[in-house]
Amino acid sequence: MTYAFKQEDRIRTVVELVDAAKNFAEKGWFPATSGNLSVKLSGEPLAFAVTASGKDKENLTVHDFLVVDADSKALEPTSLKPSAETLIHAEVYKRVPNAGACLHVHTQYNNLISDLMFERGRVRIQGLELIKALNIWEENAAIEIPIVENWADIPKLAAEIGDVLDPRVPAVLIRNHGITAWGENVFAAKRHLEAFEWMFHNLFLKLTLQGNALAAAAL
Ligand SMILES: CSCCC(=O)C(=O)COP(=O)(O)O
Ligand SMILES: [Zn+2]
Repeated sequence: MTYAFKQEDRIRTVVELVDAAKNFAEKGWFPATSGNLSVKLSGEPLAFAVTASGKDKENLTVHDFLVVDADSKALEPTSLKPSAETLIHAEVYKRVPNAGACLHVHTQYNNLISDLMFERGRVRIQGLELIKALNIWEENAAIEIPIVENWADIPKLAAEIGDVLDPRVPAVLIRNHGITAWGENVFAAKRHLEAFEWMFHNLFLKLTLQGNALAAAAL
């Protein structure tokens, strides 16, 4: 198989991921080595650079990435092991041809919302200005972010993510685990991830205030 990508593009885009990771680390979005990041280098056949498993994502360097194929197999000799969740990234690239970067983080708000809304199968968000960060510009737009069970079997988890994802809404929540968000490049994927995290925080505060208001009304 011939994988056609330029080394200069690989270096440039991995540096973009390292910079994004520094920003996320400052926000505390990589607790306990969690999270993984990738950037697509070639679509057909699929090749992408992904973080090695178990690395401290708060201190990533360009040397913590390896290039893999659609089956999570390294395309060059390396001692690095790809992220345990590499197949999820591969599934996103297969299902969403214009996805160029894919980001996964574990945060408090995405975990809390994924569990609170799990029985509904999705999180509905409507009318927030930050929906425009997803390039959705309708008046009073509504989006639904799918939620999947946190299967330990990663091929099963990846397949389910592929089945439920909506290419218009560039993220899926994994229950009590984290979010996987993507975009056409690192810049767009970061913008999307930040918008989702802000919207989950906002929703959590809204639900908390509503709960407090109900409790206060019952006094
Ligand atoms: C310590 S977090 C458990 C694994 C996980 O969910 C994650 O995001 C990090 O896994 P990786 O193999 O990419 O380091
Ligand atoms: Zn994870």
